[in-house]
Amino acid sequence: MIPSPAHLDALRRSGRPFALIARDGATVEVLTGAVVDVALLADIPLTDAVGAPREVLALVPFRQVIERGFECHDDHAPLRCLVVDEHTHLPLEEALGALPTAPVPLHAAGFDIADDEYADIVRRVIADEIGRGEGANFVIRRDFTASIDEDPVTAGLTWFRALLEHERGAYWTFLIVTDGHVAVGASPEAHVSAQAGVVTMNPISGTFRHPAGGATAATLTEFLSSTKETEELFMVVDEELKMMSAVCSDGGRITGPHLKEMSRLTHTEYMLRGQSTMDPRDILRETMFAPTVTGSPMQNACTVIRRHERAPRGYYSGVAALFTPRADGTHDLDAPILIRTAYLQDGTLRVPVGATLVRHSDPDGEVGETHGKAAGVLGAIGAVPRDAVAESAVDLDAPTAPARALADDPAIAELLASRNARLAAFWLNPQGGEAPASGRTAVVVDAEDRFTTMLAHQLRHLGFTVTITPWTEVDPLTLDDVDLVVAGPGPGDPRDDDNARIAAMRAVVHARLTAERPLLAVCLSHQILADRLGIALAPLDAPHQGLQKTVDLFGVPASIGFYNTFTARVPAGTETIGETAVSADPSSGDVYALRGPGYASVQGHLESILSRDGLTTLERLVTHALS
Ligand SMILES: C=C(O[C@@H]1C=C(C(=O)O)C=C[C@H]1O)C(=O)O
Ligand SMILES: NC(=O)CC[C@H](N)C(=O)O
Repeated sequence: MIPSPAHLDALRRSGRPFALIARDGATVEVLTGAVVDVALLADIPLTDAVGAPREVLALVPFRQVIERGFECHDDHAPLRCLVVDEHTHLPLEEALGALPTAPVPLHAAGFDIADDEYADIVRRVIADEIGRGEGANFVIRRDFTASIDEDPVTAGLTWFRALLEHERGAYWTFLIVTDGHVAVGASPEAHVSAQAGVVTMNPISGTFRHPAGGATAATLTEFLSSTKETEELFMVVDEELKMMSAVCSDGGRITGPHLKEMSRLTHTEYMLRGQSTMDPRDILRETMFAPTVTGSPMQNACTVIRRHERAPRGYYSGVAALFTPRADGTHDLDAPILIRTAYLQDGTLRVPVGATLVRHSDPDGEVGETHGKAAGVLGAIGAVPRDAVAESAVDLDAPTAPARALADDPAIAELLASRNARLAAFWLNPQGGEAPASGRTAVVVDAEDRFTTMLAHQLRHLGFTVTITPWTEVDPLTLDDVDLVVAGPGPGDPRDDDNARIAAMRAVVHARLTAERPLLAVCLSHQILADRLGIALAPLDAPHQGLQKTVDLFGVPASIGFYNTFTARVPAGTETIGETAVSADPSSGDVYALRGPGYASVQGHLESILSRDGLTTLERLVTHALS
């Protein structure tokens, strides 16, 4: 059937589930079908009863992280699948003409968590989580809520139209109507896509709130020069590269950075691309969910979210996942993150919004950021005024790209591009090259920081055959035959005697030293090794979570990325302890690396994009441990 504006009206009255998606700038896709709720990602019904592939649009709730064994406030929000029986395209202009415009009145509207309470949460997350080594960045949300009397589908159609008209830069503008539940939003961020075996992720972080009247080159330049905003983006790229390294045989390559210019905000972003033969449902599972909406390390971020958020997330920070059959029977995947989205159920409207909290977050700045992010949706639903001056500067009726892209300004482009000079070439360029350690085996023990996938990728590049083993499954006694054991990084206080994970990592380090077999210990495990060698552990004055630093490692300067709150510390000037060579900061005595018979350790993350000298340093330390 050729859809028409009347088709939209018929859909509204039919009571059938449907979805509208605007993602190509020219059309609105209209999807209809039947809804099935399933338990697991693997249950998403990509084939029919006789095995024929079909198209499915799934709403994946945040609670789905339970599948990965991660924690959450569980609201049992369904993993809801629209099994598509009809998928048509309507020209954008026609859709705009057919969609309702009458404002939908809101009652009792406001944030569930007041501004000062949110600022307090920010302070607590910085002090109690980042300040205690739980991780580098965390996203805590608050919800704008209201009640409405309008028919929910009419409200959804009205807001979808308003978002099409007033928001810009969205990856998907969409409306999904299923059995009494309406989701309508303009998400800037593609979580993950898989097309013909090419996997793409799109970490977006760093948020510039436009001043009244819109962004200018001068104000944008100031934002782009901010260390906090730059590091915030680097940290989420690191976390998404962990995911890419888990699903892609080639680990993933970075391109960018680019600007994402929206109506009221400008974000910064990178694109990550790699090759994968995995089922798209498995890709989705391994990447649940983006650090830009949870934090890093991601597993512990779920625990931190559970500690600081009071209510379940529903679909916020989950994804809308469209699985489209290919001619060969496999499926492509396109999955925007469910942010900048309004949910309507039982007359209650909810617009959740969060901000990435890092070690130098300003609590009031983060409050402002949540308002700025919510404003795109809130402006569309009429809860806050739109910025008329900024809107009039852009021809919003033009179906093509916005007229005024600041990214085209040569000085801005130069400033953005210059960021890559700080990053490791290994993740920016194709990773060809020799494999000096060919034929050897390595086991990387994961202590709940998936930096282990990037370490494994680098070790494979050096010629190792690598297995990653979670701390819960490692039996230190079976490791003797392995050529190299890498004890990995992880959240928490290395001095914590009550933590089963830290106890397990101590056992790995102990077993390897006792057996006199090659060991490389990274970050948390480096601290554990230092402790075992009698070196004191202490918190840093200010956490180094997401910090790039050039340090002297046994006489060679190395630019390395750090994600630590604690440190091993020796009296300044100490160069050896027993048979262990110590590489420490000349003034603070903070230990950057250790080398002894059959072992080496490092406080920084050689696998991080922040480690410009990561791969060469890894090779040096591994060579030492094996010698
Ligand atoms: C968390 C949200 O947005 C994310 C967080 C960003 C940031 O902190 O800079 C930027 C874009 C999104 O990845 C949200 O909109 O709720
Ligand atoms: N990345 C890590 O392994 C960090 C180790 C430890 N949790 C710290 O913050 O110091």
